[in-house]
Amino acid sequence: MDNHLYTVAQLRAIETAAYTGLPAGTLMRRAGEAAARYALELLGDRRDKPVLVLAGPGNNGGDALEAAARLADAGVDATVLFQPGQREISEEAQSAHERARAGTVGFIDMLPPDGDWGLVVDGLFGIGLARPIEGDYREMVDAVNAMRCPVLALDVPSGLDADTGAVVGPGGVAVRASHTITFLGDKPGLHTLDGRDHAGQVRVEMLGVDPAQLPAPVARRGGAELFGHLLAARRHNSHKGSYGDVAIVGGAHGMLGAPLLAARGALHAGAGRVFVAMLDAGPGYDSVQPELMLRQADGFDFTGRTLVIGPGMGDSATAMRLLARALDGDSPLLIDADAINLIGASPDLLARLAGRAAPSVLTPHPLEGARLLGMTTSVIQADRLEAAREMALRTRATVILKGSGSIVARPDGEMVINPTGNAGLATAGSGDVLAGICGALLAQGWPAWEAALGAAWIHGAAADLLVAHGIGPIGMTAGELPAAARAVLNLLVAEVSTPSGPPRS
Ligand SMILES: NC(=O)C1=CN([C@@H]2O[C@H](COP(=O)(O)OP(=O)(O)OC[C@H]3O[C@@H](n4cnc5c(N)ncnc54)[C@H](O)[C@@H]3O)[C@@H](O)[C@H]2O)[C@@H](O)CC1
Ligand SMILES: [K+]
Repeated sequence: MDNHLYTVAQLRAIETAAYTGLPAGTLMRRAGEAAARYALELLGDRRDKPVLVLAGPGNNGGDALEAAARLADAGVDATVLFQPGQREISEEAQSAHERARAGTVGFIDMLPPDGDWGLVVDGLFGIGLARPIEGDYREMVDAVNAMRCPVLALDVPSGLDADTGAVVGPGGVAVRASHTITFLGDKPGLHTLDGRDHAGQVRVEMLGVDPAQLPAPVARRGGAELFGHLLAARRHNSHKGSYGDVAIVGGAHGMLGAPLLAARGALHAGAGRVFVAMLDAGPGYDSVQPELMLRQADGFDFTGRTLVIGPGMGDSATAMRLLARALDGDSPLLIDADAINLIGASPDLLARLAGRAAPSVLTPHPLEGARLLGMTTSVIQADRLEAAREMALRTRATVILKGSGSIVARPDGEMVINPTGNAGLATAGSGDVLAGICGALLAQGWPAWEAALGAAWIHGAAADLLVAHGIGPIGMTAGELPAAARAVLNLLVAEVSTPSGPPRS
């Protein structure tokens, strides 16, 4: 499946299985051919421009040498900077080296200061990277990152951990590619944490391996097809009661904006009625969104309502009491922000959450996730997939671990990396809007898993839509997201409602 993501350990097993029965060097040859094809595609009508190929000490370097030979065969002026290191290179890489030397490929020992390249091919390190990039290799990476031309990374941008998306450190560097062609299977590290910034656009090349032979993936890449079966056109004969009630519970003194943003998110994602149950006395109504019904949290009846609890809620005794009541009830629950912190600090609340039968979704950012697991943020970020899986396991809830490439995880270990969104979401209040959108989908009867997948995807796509219209990423505000999310949702519904078929990812 093209949305499957594999760990390095799995890829090594796939590679070993794939090699059985194939003449030596076949996979490297196929990788080099595919890379050269992609390079030619990226060059387009600039094929007269020289291409710089960086080849490192392992088989990633072998792929690069193969690609260089193919590019030269196609008439491209290909120049290789080959840095083999101390160890002997593999036989396959050696053959690729000989092939490149036999043709018209040019070889250089150091980068010229004034190179005017049409494309750089990064074949320094792939999944065999074992430590931070230093010395000459580091200089090469720094030089490539200072160039303005497109950069095609082979398998993985050199310096990036293919499992986690972290730049391998301490003090490491990684190539910032505009495009990555990745072999045998896609990798989670290309899609989360630093991965999106370094990998650019990712193409998967199976090298002739039958997808049916592949193992179960560690995670999948998100797409609208994962929740598309729940998108439905609205019936004419329906009313506000048909689309559920959402109540946002939060808004302690001085923090009233957060629940209002969540409420606007819920309203624009189609909830029938949206209440804001404030801990603070607060305003009587929201003048920007007078459709919202503002109430006092104390004494507010949770029955029959989907609850979004936590935005701006604080950590008072009242907040704790409301959270305990929500956890003990049977309303679908979206737990965000301060409510996550309270659960992280209380084994009793955690036990209540884990014991719930009704749908529960948690939306921690890395710091809230760290509090929940009793770890530091850097430990969470060092392996976001593992952290999200652990949170889902401990809470028995569906978890959206936010950040670049949000991870959606559920207690049985199923995980999806959300592909939408951009840096514009790194702004105060965007998480509140996500919570509101997810609450609205729960209120419309979506199961927790699909509601989480849908909310993460729609929220990110809303930000992408805003950027496409010049609104962000710089200066995008959370208050602009709800209307954009509404547009995305209606587009998705229109796509499934037309005869042309299911939504595209
Ligand atoms: N074996 C196969 O079946 C295939 C492998 N392929 C390519 O081979 C790559 C994996 O090859 P390798 O396992 O040789 O790994 P790499 O090519 O990623 O590099 C490993 C080599 O680099 C050295 N090294 C690791 N970190 C270093 C650092 N920071 N500084 C200096 N040297 C360092 C290691 O000692 C080793 O010699 C894949 O990413 C892919 O590009 C493809 O050709 C497809 C098929
Ligand atoms: K690489």
